[in-house]
Amino acid sequence: MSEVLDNLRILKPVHGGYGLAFIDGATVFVAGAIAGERLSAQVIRRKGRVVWARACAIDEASPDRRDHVWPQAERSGVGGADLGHVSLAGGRRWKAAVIADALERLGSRELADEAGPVMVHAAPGDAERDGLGWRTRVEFTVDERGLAGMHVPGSQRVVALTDMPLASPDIAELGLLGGDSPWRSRWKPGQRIRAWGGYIRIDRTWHDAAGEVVADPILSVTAGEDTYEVRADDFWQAHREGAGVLHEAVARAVAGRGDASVAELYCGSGLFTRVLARESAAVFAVEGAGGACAQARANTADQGNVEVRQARVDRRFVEDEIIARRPGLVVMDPPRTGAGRETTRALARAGAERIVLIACDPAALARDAQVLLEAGYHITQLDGFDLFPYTHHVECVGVFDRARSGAV
Ligand SMILES: C[S@@+](CC[C@H](N)C(=O)[O-])C[C@H]1O[C@@H](n2cnc3c(N)ncnc32)[C@H](O)[C@@H]1O
Repeated sequence: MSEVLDNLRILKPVHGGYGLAFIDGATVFVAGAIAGERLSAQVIRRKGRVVWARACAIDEASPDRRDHVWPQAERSGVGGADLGHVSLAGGRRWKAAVIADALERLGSRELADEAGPVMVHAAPGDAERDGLGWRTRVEFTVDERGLAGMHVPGSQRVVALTDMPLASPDIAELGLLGGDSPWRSRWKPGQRIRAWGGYIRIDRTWHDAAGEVVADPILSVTAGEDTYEVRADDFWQAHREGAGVLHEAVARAVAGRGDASVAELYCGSGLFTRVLARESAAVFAVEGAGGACAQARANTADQGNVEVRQARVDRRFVEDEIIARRPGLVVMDPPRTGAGRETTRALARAGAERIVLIACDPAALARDAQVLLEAGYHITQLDGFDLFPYTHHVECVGVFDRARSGAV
């Protein structure tokens, strides 16, 4: 029987989907908890004075608590819905608190004050669907019996799934889960499976829904008034409304500016590039992945004022290629780790009036935003978007200006 900690009081939510508690000089990160609750938790792991535990009996429940949206995940501990026990509105409050906490702890008091209270907005349609059926791409691992499942975080254990309520209906229709799955004869234990847009990738090979091999599937997706062709292997927002929500947020942040020169870093397949090309005279868009670069070029081919460059964005690249262009506006959507101190500092030296930073990790947001603050930028607007309901993940869009100005 593993150790149980009783009478824990959860002080606040922390990054990664845990509630924070202290007991007997130890810091405890509790999964399945909500701020304000008093509960008992089973110890999962200890490292010095830090303990990871899972709530097992709730003595005083938060009003934000709900029946878990995915009972199999709650029972087995598989990842993918670590806030499945929190109401949708409670989840957005949770994420707003985590963003504010990151801004202060990893940035500064000044940064948190400039940002003010952060709102996390729901994606269209989530309230009607109770926050389910949003995930358009899902990854599974095949267990030793040949069943599609997911890992328990921090372990090698794969739990075969019977359902995945966060997945969009087209994924459920592929019939990947359970012992009757027609796909079982096609994959082997240990293989990674990815599903997106009616295609299934087994290890590196894509198949259509009928099981035929497809070399390099390209999907047609829309966001706002724009349509994009995206390779199944490249980045695209996972939430069914995610690309549309961010397309609109970026359009709002750049509306009416009419910049002569715009730099877009980490442009992917060109989701924001089309918006920027409509609003400005010339866009220099940069992306590291060759396939996404080709799609960004194809997706903006009708616009005529876009140059897409395949390059790795780092301090050197910014110094060599961005600063001399003197962009009036920079838009950047780096990977989860953020642009990083060196790159962001160099970027600030390009002197853009406005920088729009899209970030999918509050810690990376706080680090990059602090660099911008130190370089003389101010936060004009910062919004969170709940593009990952029932998980701890959240997307943020920050608008930073050299001169102080009103909200966009
Ligand atoms: C979060 S995605 C954003 C893509 C696009 N804005 C979108 O929303 O579809 C980040 C992109 O940055 C690219 N990337 C990651 N690290 C990079 C680097 N150091 N230099 C250039 N591109 C990079 C990835 O290939 C990916 O396409």
